[in-house]
Amino acid sequence: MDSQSRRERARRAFDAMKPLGCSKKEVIPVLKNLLHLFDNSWELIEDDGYRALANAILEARDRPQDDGDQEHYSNTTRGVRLPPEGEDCRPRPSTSRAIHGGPCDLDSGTEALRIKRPRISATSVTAGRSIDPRSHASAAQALDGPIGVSSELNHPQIGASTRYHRPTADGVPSLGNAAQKRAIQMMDEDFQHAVFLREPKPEPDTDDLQCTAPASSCQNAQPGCITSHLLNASTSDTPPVHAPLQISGANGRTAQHYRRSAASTSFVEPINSMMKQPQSLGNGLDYATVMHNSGTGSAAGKTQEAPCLHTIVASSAMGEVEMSIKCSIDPSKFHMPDLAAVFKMVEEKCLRSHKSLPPDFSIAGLIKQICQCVAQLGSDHTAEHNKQSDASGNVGSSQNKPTTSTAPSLKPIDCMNSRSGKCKAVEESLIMEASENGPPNSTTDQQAHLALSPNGSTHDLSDISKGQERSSISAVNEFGSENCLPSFYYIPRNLVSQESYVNSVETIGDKDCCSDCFGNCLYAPEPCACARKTGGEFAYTPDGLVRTEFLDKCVSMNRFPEKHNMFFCKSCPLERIRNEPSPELCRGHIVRKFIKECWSKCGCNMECGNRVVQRGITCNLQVFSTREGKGWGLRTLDELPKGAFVCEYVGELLTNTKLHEMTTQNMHSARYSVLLDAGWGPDGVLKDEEALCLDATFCGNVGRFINHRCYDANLVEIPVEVETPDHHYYHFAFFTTKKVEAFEELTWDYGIDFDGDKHPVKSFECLCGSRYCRGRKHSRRLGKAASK
Ligand SMILES: C[S@@+](CC[C@H](N)C(=O)[O-])C[C@H]1O[C@@H](n2cnc3c(N)ncnc32)[C@H](O)[C@@H]1O
Repeated sequence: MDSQSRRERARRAFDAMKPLGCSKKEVIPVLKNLLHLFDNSWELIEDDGYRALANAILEARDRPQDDGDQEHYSNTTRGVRLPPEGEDCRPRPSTSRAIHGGPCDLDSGTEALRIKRPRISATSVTAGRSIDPRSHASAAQALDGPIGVSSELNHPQIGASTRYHRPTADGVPSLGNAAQKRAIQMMDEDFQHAVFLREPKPEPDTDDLQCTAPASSCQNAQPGCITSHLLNASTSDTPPVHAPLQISGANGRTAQHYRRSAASTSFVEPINSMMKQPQSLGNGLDYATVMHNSGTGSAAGKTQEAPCLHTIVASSAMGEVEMSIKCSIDPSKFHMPDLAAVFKMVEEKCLRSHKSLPPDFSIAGLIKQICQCVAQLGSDHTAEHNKQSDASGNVGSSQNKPTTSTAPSLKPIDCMNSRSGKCKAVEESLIMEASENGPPNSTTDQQAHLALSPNGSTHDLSDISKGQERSSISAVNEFGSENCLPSFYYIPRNLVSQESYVNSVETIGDKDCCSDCFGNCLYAPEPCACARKTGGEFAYTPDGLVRTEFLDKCVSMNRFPEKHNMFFCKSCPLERIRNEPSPELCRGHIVRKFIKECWSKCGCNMECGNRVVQRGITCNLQVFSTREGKGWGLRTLDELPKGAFVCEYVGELLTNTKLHEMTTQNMHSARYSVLLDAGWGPDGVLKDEEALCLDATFCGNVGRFINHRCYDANLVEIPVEVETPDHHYYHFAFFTTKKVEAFEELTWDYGIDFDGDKHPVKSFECLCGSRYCRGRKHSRRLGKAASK
């Protein structure tokens, strides 16, 4: 061989070692040594992507300075090693894992367990170079030493396929012919299931560290996935890394194999010099993020592959189990966000300030949230959206408003119409199969689909309550006008936080319950104590309907509040929260009629006719996309008589101060909140913690889908006392004001003052269609004013 081709081969060897963090200086002596050992046979060095060379380098790294002692030499279980000078040790067959034979492999199982760090297999440096297992089999056959293949020990850090060899009594593994054959066969199998390990040694001169992952190695690979890495501050060692590789099977097909890690089949590349300095997260975790390009530094077989962003977010104490985030997002539009910010966002999203979790909270959901937050925070696209976000926070589905940058997680995100091909934003990992697949007007075909809302919560469109209500509540995109259900968690009952002051069962005194009752109070000869609050007569009929007289009064109160008792606070909490130097006068609160239901301290049972709201939804309801552009709405699938209970408005119980705070911080639009002021009365000045509201922005039930209708709505809200006689908190229950036909939309009058700007619910252009519409007039007036 001429010197030029020798130089060329040496250069290729250097190149091949570069991605492993091996400098030329380090490679040269080992290469020389190997050439000497292999009688200048370059082929043996180059075989399997320089496997022998890689292992020899690592061996040299691991060997103590006073190396040469036979004991150390025999202790390692991994790779091909350089035997001491003069010792006859022919190159080992290259396999995906160490198959040791002869005097060079005197491994002991116990010593093998001491091995902590994964080792390189030469294939890990091949960068897409294929390895033909057949050549290794034949190489193995050429072995004259016995091949020790005995009990398999999987060290979690090393990977499932690292095999250790139990020596014979004299320390030398030995096998008969059959065992040798089996060993060779296993080597072949190894290539089918090979799992390769990387030595994650940072080396300053390898700053072009690149991802060897083939594009397809990233799940859902897309161009531009990037890899990052988290370090545990407590360990100075880089965590073990996992390498994918391409292997040509005997049939010549190329297969992707990865080291099986405890958590997943994903991989993390050695980060080396591209690793940023670990950043403290302030919680004992440090992390670093690294971008990987595709391909490797190997001269051979360089392929254009997708870079991956891969961040380990948590690991067990020993690092043997890790959880990581892999991002497959176009890097031109994405940067790995600061993990501290991600966690903060997730915490806010899941825990927020109320310290309460929805009943359907799950770790799986939390992890999903983390992924969603990474996508949101890391995406330029989202950032751009956030910047442009509507300060009013109105995210009406018809308006398609993006989230705000201050707390994007705290607002539901609408998606664009995927039918028109616009729906491709980062937050649109959502699937609205109903709108994609279902034919218009189909109600049943669209069911049984899952819709992933932008915050990661999934909606089962055949039952958005996920079985939490007595009857399932389907969602249909009948007119194709909406793409995804707003993101929220379905809760069938209100969430009461510590912050919101609510007296519970202990405060129910004897006078507030009917402990002497039995069975069904409605059939008792005398109305029980619970009926006292409704004038000595139960509000419900034996059929479970609200009595007409009672109902009509409630309707009238809503329609003509000025004709009824109004309460005017001396110091109105709604004005106080605005914190203005001279607060405005109270605008008045309707003194409403309450229904008092029997409850836990009562002697009656659940069949009692005075327990309606607490039994939950009993009619068949459906969420649907409205034709008029009001977004989603709610309708009944059954004909409902007048006075029938439909559902409650369920949400998180918040103080109005909190709601105001969130609204002014643009974390919230107050679009899904109702004021609980029915019990505000003359008992002194109401404290801030007693001025409550129900907020269904993040957690709610079907009630959040009920649209507004001016005056002649078919639902009326009635305050219902169940758990507490304290009327600061009550159930906001909807009853029909008249007979409602099947498939008719259910509406209630929000009581919105379309002319004012002080109503807690943000005004909108009313599309209710009522002949008495207040909002439509309002928009006309606005139009006139604008034209003037
Ligand atoms: C409690 S939500 C009702 C459900 C909502 N349509 C949705 O898609 O989630 C209240 C919001 O619905 C819309 N909305 C309700 N009634 C409306 C009406 N009559 N006209 C126009 N928009 C209406 C407004 O955007 C309002 O802020």
